[in-house]
Amino acid sequence: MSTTTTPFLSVRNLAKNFGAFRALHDIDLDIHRGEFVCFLGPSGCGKTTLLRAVAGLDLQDSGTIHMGGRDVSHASPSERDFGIVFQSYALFPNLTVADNVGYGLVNRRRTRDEIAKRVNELLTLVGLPEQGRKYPVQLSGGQQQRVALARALATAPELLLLDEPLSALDAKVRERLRGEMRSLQQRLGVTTIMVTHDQEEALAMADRIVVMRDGAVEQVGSPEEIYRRPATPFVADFVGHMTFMDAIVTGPGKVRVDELDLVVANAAPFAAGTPVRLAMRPEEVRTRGIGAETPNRFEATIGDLAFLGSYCRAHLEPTGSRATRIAADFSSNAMRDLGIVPGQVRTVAFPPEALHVFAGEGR
Ligand SMILES: Nc1ncnc2c1ncn2[C@@H]1O[C@H](COP(=O)(O)OP(=O)(O)OP(=O)(O)O)[C@@H](O)[C@H]1O
Repeated sequence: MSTTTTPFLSVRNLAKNFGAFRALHDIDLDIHRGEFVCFLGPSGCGKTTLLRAVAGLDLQDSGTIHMGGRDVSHASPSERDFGIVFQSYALFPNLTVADNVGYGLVNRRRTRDEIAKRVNELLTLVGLPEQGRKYPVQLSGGQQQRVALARALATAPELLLLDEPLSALDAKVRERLRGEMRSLQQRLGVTTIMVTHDQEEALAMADRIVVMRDGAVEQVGSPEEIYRRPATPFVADFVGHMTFMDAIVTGPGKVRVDELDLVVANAAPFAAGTPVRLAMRPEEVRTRGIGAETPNRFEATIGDLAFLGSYCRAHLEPTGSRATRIAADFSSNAMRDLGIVPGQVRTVAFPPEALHVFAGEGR
C-alpha cells in the first residue's frame, strides 16, 4: 500500500451538528485503496456519524467527500459503491440465508442461476457453505454476522463499512471472527472502514487507526504508532494502560517527579521549569538486569497485586514518595523467578525511551 498514490477516500473539512450539538468538526482524512482503517474512540465521539456521512446515510452540514476520484458529497447511498454491516445483524428474518445474501443482486439483471452461483461463492468465502436454506434464526450470532458480511460483499463493492460488527458477539467468537474478517479483507483487497470502541480490536485488525474524541480526529497512525507514540495524553490513556505522573523539567532530557530525578529520551520541546505530564506503560517498568549504570533506577514497595491470567499488575510506591503510584506488569515467569509479593521493596527502573512527556495542561 502506498501513501503517495491518490487516496481512494478523501474527507475534507467535514462538520455535522445535531441541533446545537457539534457531532463532527474539522474532519480531514485520507484512506487508501485496500486499507483497513478503524475509527476508534469512546462512546459518543462521532465514529458512527462519520461512517454514516461516508455512506451518505446522514449528510454532513459542510465539507466534502471524494470516493474513487468522484465527488460524492451530496450523492445518495445508492450512488456510492459500498457494502455495510451493522452491529445488530439486520438480516431479513423471513428470507433464507441465500436470499439474504442475494438480496442486493436481484435487481442487477442477473439470471437466477448466476445469483445462486454468486451466493454459493460468497457463503463459501465466509465459511458457511451448505447453509443457504436455513433462516437467520437457525444460526448463531457469529454465523449471522458472517451472512451479513457475505451480503455486504455480494455486489463486490469498492468500500466495505463495518459499524461495530463484532461487539454483540461473545469474546471467543469475536476473537475468531476478527482474524477471519481481517484475512478475508486482505484476500479481497477491499478498502474497509470499521467503527469500534474496542482498542484491542482496532490494534489487532487495522492498518491504520483514526482515534477520535469529541467529534474530531485526535491522531491517525498505524497500531504501533498509536500505541508506542501516542500524540496526546488522551490517546495514551485510551489505547492501552498508562500511568500518568506530574513532573517538572529540570534540564535538557531531565525531569523530576516528587523526589525522583529521571532522564527522558523525548523531552525536546520543554524548557527547564516547565510542568509536564510523564506517562509510562506498565509493561515497560523494568525489574530485571538492573545494575549500577542503569538509568532511572529507584526503590519501590510492591503495593496491591492483581492476578490477570498471563500476568500480574502491581502498583509500585517509590520509596520516599507515597503519593505516586505506578502500575507495573509482571509476567507469570517474573512473578515466579523473582518471588514478587506485596509489601516487598525492590529496585526497579524506567527506561528513558519508554517515558512519554506531554504538556502539563489540557488533559
Ligand atoms: N440523530 C441524532 N440526533 C441527535 N444526536 C445524535 C444523533 N446521532 C448521533 N447523535 C449524537 O452525536 C454524538 C455522536 O454519535 P455517534 O453515534 O457518532 O457516536 P459514536 O462515537 O459512534 O458512539 P457509540 O460508540 O456510542 O456508538 C453522540 O453524542 C450522539 O448522541
